[in-house]
Amino acid sequence: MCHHPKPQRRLGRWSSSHPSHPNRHRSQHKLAPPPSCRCLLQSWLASRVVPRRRGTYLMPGAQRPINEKNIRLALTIFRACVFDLVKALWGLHPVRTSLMVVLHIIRAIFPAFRGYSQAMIVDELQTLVSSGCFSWSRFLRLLVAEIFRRAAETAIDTFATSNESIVQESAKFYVEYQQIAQRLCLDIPTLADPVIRDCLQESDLFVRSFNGMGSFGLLSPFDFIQVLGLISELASHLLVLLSLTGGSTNMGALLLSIISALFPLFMNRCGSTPSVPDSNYTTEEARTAERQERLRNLAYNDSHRPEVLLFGLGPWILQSWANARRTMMYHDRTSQTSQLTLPQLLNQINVSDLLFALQNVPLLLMFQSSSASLGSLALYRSSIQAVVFTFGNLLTTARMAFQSIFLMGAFCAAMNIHPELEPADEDVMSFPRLPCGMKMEARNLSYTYPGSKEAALKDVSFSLDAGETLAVVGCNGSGKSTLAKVILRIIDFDQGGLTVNGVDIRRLSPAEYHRHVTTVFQGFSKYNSTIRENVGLGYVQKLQSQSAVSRAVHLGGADSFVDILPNGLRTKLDASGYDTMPYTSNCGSNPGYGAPSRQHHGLSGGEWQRIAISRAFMRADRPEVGLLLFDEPTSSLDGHAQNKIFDTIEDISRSPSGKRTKTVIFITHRLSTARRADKIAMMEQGTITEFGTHEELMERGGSYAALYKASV
Ligand SMILES: Nc1ncnc2c1ncn2[C@@H]1O[C@H](COP(=O)(O)OP(=O)(O)OP(=O)(O)O)[C@@H](O)[C@H]1O
Repeated sequence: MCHHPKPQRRLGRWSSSHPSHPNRHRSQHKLAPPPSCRCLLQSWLASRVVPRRRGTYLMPGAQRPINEKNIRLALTIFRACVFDLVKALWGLHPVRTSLMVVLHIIRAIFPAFRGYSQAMIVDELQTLVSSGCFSWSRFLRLLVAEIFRRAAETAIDTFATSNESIVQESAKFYVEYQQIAQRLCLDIPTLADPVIRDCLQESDLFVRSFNGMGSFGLLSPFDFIQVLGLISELASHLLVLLSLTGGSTNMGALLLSIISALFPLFMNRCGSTPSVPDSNYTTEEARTAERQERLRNLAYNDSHRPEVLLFGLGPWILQSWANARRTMMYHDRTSQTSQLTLPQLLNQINVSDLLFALQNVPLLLMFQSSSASLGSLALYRSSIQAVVFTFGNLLTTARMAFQSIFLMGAFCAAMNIHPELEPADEDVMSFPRLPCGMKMEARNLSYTYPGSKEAALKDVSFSLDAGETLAVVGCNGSGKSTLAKVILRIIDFDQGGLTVNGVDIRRLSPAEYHRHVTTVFQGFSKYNSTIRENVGLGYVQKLQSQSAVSRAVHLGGADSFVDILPNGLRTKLDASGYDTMPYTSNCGSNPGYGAPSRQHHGLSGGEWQRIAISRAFMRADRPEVGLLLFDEPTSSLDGHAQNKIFDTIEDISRSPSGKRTKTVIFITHRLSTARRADKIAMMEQGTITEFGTHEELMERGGSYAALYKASV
């Protein structure tokens, strides 16, 4: 089980607003969710509620107990989405899928046929041994029929398997595609919601279940066909048994026999504890299980290796993992032995064995009849065993199918999550581009991170004309990066307003707005990829253009080290920063060949920063880009390199005639750089306390002046 600190149900635009975010109600009126979606989401969430524990939910992927409440919820989910999903998947290959179902049912009755045909051969052999009236022609006919039956079975199996893999692969592609497409749409505030995270996690489990039966022990929608197949198999074995024991006189004995054969199965089912103990975990135990996993990851994950070695964390990790593991082992053991139920007791004293004799009653009756033969006796025994085995499989499969309805519900609910920052269709406005950069006006912006008590932004107000340069300065934790994220529409704000080129930023589609900005984040991304890709991703349309990437690399000052690398832009970078392999190894005289997967190169902090700046420069001079925002872009660069970068930014933000065409905002701790800006915003404790030119702020003699004097 997991504990959500505040169960929030704002799945995108569907739900009620977060209590600590008064402005979030703004999206409520926009689009009423289809009732089936709302009902689907509520049912999925309700299936995870742990009874009598407010705010506690089952861990994502945990088994839902089969009880009346969950059966009702499963039915609701089934009605809301399963039919549509199966229809969509069926539509990918209607003929092949129909064929798959038919073949599945046909293949399910093969074992019964097999048993019957083999019994007939045994009977013929028995006739050969016991009496003289043996017919070679009949025996050969049976043998040839058996060979044909087997050949046909193999041919059908081969065709069915290849047909099934085509259907499954397309279905897997379909759901994976949907899932990735949806995932890429979701913004950070949406993904911060714990309910959405759990929903996506269960949805992911569902998608992975398409890897086949062996993957996670889950069922994909097509595997519901398994249930049909097992029912047919069971029916075929029962028919064989009926035909063997024949006549209503033996019916009672047959029923008795089947019940006694199935009795151990029932005992096992009733007496056993669930195979997945997650659903029994208390919050504390769930935390311990999570801690155990985290420590295990710490031991295995190479990216932590340097610190693990340096700080000598090995023994601590091992000890802590062992403690967590022991706690979990103790829990698993006690949960298995704590309650000895009657079925468990009966199971343990093996009552079922005592009933074994009952299975043979029809055999005795058959012996008395003239129809008894060696083949029919062997067929009887194998059919009884097949009934038990198939029935057991059917129970397991039905249980898995029951669980998979909830995962399917999570998938369908996840596909309907609306990104929180995306405006409603009727509110959305197109971005009004200005030729001289981006005009911006913030009024009383406030923002508190989810789960935080203290606001990161409080009443932030400023205005910036198109083409102006703004430096944001202030101490650590004063809210500079948070303000940058709000301006970049990575996160929303709770109160206040922000207009861009005169339009409320909330009415702009984030994807559309992002086409008009470029940035270097404080914690920029480092990709385990080539330099070309690391830079080119700044403007994917030009990723393949050698000249565009080279130009950006030059503007970012990264050419100084890229040019001397043996593979230049094709050099594969190692983002972890320590696992560097020398270029000379495996390459010989031709660095283009050898073992490419081991050719990766580490970079210094400053070099990585130049790569990130180059990435931002990939699109910085595009005419549609009106805002360049840099969050401490040169923190790892030396003074000379830093000045060069700011000169480049200055050049890019002007047209050839010298007219400003871009607005520039940069966050910096170097006040000597800040003074280059047209305006400076001094941030303290989440708010802008001073705003003006360097000269104005120095004259004022406030916090900025004090900081400036201290820094120079
Ligand atoms: N993801 C987050 N969740 C909760 N609180 C956060 C998060 N990110 C930042 N904060 C908090 O918000 C406040 C402002 O952080 P922010 O990163 O904006 O500061 P900053 O001025 O950029 O600092 P620095 O100069 O160190 O980069 C800090 O108190 C910080 O602890």
